[in-house]
Amino acid sequence: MLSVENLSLHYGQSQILFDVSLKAQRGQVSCVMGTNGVGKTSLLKAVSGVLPISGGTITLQGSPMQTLPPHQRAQNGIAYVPQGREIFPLMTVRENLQSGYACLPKSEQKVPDQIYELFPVLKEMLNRRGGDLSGGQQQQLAIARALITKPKLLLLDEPTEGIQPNIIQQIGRVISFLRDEGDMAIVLVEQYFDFAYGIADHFYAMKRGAMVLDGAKDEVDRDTMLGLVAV
Ligand SMILES: Nc1ncnc2c1ncn2[C@@H]1O[C@H](COP(=O)(O)OP(=O)(O)OP(=O)(O)O)[C@@H](O)[C@H]1O
Repeated sequence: MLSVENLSLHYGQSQILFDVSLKAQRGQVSCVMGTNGVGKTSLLKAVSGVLPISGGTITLQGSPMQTLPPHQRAQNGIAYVPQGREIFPLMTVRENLQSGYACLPKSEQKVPDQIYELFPVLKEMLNRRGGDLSGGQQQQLAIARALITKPKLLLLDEPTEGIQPNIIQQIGRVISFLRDEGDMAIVLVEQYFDFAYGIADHFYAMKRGAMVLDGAKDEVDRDTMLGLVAV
């Protein structure tokens, strides 16, 4: 599904990503872990097209993505839920959801019932402003908005950050449900170890802008993993 090969990325003169490679398969959660500042967010931004890369390739289902602008990557099936959620605070929940329509042909521009089944709270709050929602509700809205684009690849950047435990559990159930449906590949950047360990099928760990571990869950030793990501 997604194949990232030998990616490098610079902010000005500083190199942030060094030869990073990663694959994500449909029907699996691939988790990228690492301490603060190792480059996890930069990697997701590079895949979604928010940041330009300085070398390497990004392919989705065999098609090169690295030369496409972000909106065309979205139309090709890449959905990105950024760290901090970035919902539109002054727009209603309904309008936030509708902002995902931009990637879809007119005939498909509606909110599928499944969105409200996954996130019932959003149905109750359709006319509320995004900025008036709790952090957990905003996170659910951000994921729902991404799902409206019918992604093949869902990129999630620390969806548990600053969220209360019962909503973390709910988000975990949604991610597992989406994985089990088998239609999309999910890349999860996460620092909450137990959450990530419980949900991931494949692990990657980064250190100083490089990938230092790559293995399926049954190949990776839990303590080795914990050692790489402990702050
Ligand atoms: N706009 C920017 N300009 C310059 N350097 C940046 C910029 N954004 C991030 N960096 C630097 O790039 C490095 C990687 O940052 P990045 O946010 O990708 O890491 P991260 O692993 O996602 O960290 P965190 O877990 O704290 O979100 C850090 O050293 C950071 O200071």
